[in-house]
Amino acid sequence: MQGKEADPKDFPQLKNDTFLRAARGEETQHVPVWCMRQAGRYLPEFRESRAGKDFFETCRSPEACCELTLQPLRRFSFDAAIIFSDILVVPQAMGMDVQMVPGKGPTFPDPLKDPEDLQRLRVKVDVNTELGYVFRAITLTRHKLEGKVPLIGFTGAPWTLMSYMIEGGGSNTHSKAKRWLYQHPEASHMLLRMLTDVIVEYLLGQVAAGAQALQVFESHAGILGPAEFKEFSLLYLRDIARRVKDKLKEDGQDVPMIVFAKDAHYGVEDLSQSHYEVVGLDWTIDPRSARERTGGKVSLQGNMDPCALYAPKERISDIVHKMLEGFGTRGYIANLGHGLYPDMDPEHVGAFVQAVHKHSKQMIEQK
Ligand SMILES: Cc1c2[nH]c(c1CCC(=O)O)Cc1[nH]c(c(CCC(=O)O)c1C)Cc1[nH]c(c(CCC(=O)O)c1C)Cc1[nH]c(c(C)c1CCC(=O)O)C2
Repeated sequence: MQGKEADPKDFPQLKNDTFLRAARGEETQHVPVWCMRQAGRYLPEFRESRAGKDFFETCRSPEACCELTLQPLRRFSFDAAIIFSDILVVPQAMGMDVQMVPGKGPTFPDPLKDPEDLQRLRVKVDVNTELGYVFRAITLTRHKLEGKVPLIGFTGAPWTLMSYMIEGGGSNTHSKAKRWLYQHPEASHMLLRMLTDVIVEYLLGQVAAGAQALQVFESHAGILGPAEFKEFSLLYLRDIARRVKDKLKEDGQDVPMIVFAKDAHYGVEDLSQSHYEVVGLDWTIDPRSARERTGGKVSLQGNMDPCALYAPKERISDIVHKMLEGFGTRGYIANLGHGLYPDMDPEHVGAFVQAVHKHSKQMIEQK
């Protein structure tokens, strides 16, 4: 891509750094807030933009990704934007076919069945060639954001991606993927290492393109027990943060990283000592106990039950107030405990954002 929009340098100056400050545990005037899946089907304008278009085709268009990323910010005063993309672009970059089937979700027509199938994957993935479209979307969006709020880049974590590549799509038991862990531990580690290598390069490419923070989604953490989590997830989450941080440091850069390991209660202490500045939490963890267990070592993000958005607006405001009291206003980024659902009322999302800003401002002023 040519021209100014594609130039990663010369980005507009950031006007609202509340999210970045909170990620680093610094003081802020209000608690920052954003929502996972804030660019999504609950917005009529999102449904209109996406109508009749293939999901991954949309992901490959920098202009479409930019527009979808900006849509929620036109409605709500979110303190961060997250680039519209998907975690499954990484398996695609490694040579796998993935389709988004309406009504069914992501589908791999030819998933990995046996360790021999690892030979089907690209040995060396050139992220600039395979995922350059994501980098171009990030650069374009960073310009079009005009410094309003920081832009978050993201990736799926190795175990979550491995489980999709073996299951071939969504699953309740994830038994095909877990079978690998017990029957083929060595091949599992080989695949997790291959994914880790691509993910590290992918995250560094996103930063070079203009991402100002990075979130790693371990959405399938909760189907592992504590021992399997340590061996097949945590090890790689740590390796990713360490390698990305080391490289960024060499270049004099410092980009906050968030780890979101859904349903991994038992992993919260370990996750707080894994080189990430922020630990994202799902709604099944009590805010106060999460603070105690992470001992002020990291900032926390989350964790309102997304379904609380079905409550009347006044009730949402009360729930937000309690959540803020539980986490405290320092080193805290408000969010939901998982993504927004398509049937959620945008007005209630707005009420959530407003409640976070209003209550947290009052709490900080009263300190
Ligand atoms: C597991 C996972 C996926 N994708 C993602 C995860 C990790 C987060 C999580 O745990 O939910 C990550 C993701 N996917 C999407 C984003 C965009 C940024 C944002 O958060 O706003 C992000 C961060 C867009 C999307 N990715 C998808 C949508 C909805 C489909 C569409 O727009 O047509 C969006 C907005 C599709 C998708 N992609 C995936 C699923 C399970 C689905 C839903 C399928 C369905 O419900 O039909 C895989």
